[in-house]
Amino acid sequence: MAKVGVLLLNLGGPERIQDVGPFLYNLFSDPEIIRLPNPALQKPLAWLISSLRAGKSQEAYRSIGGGSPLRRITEQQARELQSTLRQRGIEATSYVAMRYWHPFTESAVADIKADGIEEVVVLPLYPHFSISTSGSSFRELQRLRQTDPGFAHLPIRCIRSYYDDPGYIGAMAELIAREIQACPEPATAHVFFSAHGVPKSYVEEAGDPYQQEIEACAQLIMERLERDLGHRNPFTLAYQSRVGPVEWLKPYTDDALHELGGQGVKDLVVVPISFVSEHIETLEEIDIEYREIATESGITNFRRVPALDTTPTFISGLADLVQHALEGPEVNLDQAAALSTKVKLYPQDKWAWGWNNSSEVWNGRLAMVGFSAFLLELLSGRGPLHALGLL
Ligand SMILES: C=CC1=C(C)c2cc3[nH]c(cc4nc(cc5[nH]c(cc1n2)c(C)c5CCC(=O)O)C(CCC(=O)O)=C4C)c(C)c3C=C
Ligand SMILES: [Fe+2]
Repeated sequence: MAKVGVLLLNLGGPERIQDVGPFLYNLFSDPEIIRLPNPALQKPLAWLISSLRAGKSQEAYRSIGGGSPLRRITEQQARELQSTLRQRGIEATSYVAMRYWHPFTESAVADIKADGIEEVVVLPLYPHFSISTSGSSFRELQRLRQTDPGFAHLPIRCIRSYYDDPGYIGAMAELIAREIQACPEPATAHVFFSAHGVPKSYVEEAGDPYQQEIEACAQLIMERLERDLGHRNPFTLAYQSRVGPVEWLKPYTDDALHELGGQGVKDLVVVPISFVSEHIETLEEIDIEYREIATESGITNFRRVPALDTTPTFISGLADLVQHALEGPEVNLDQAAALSTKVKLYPQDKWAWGWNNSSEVWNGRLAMVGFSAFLLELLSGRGPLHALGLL
């Protein structure tokens, strides 16, 4: 049997406070995270946004112990998946490829080559596909395959998403049921799915299937809760973690919490639906910020469902996915990253009068030119604003 490598993809997180700035810079340098019409502006803008955000982010990481637990948990998931596969007679080795922090994708690929792996299964630790997460990691791997013949020749089987996989759905339902049962009145507890958001334009203009996969997933989990565990509870789906001034998927988690509190909901079972590991968005944003908002809104019992981490049914579900991928055809990175309804990736170029998409595009472009000139002047110390004594 060929030597199999299972490459687990995740986002990565800063392990120490001093890593926060460079981690944010890597994240905002990614065109799949901020989509600009002009690639030359990507790095200056990444530098500016990461510098502006670093203080707030550092404070959040400090409140959860000074760094992200994502690497530790992902490596533990990788070890447990490897041993489950070996118990099933599949001689696989697992590798972790983070997109924006250590261990970076390049180093995972270097390890795969050094170990003489003969075929690769790519498994994102994101059950739902988004351009900004799995899509970005698939593209990074594609870049590495294009420049490295030693990696390019390996047969590859990519798992695009598994939001509807029975193993994953069952593991989620199991954890949610435990929290429902711990409520004083389990039958009326409100199940609250909080998914990481993405800008609305990703879905409506670029054709990101993320929202559709999240909605279908929440529905499947509720059906499983009823069918196998006898829980028929009301539920809400909302989106958290928005960044920047543009509109993100709605309803926003904070607004939805206010609304449920106003409706008199007392018992809330909060499900971090797009995350399979504990990290800053579960430990800080949900456990601290949203708990506070919920309490202020009158919700008296706020129970957060733990992330899947190394829950045995989840790991065994991942092993099933790998096993099925190995039995099936090769699925390359382009196929895995393809968007079925690509509407519009970059804004239109044609000028049109009036308050329309074209004028917004051109306003944005002019603002970018102005911003770049300002940045250049700030860095060089020379220019019209200095001449006028304004800088
Ligand atoms: C399903 C998961 C995720 C989606 C979708 C996603 C999109 C997305 N994220 C940002 C901006 C930030 N994300 C940050 C951290 C972070 N995000 C995810 C997951 C998804 N992101 C993870 C797993 C992490 C790592 C958390 C950790 O423990 O370190 C951050 C940094 C933290 C902060 O400052 O808030 C930012 C910023 C955008 C813009 C985006 C979609 C376009
Ligand atoms: Fe994020």
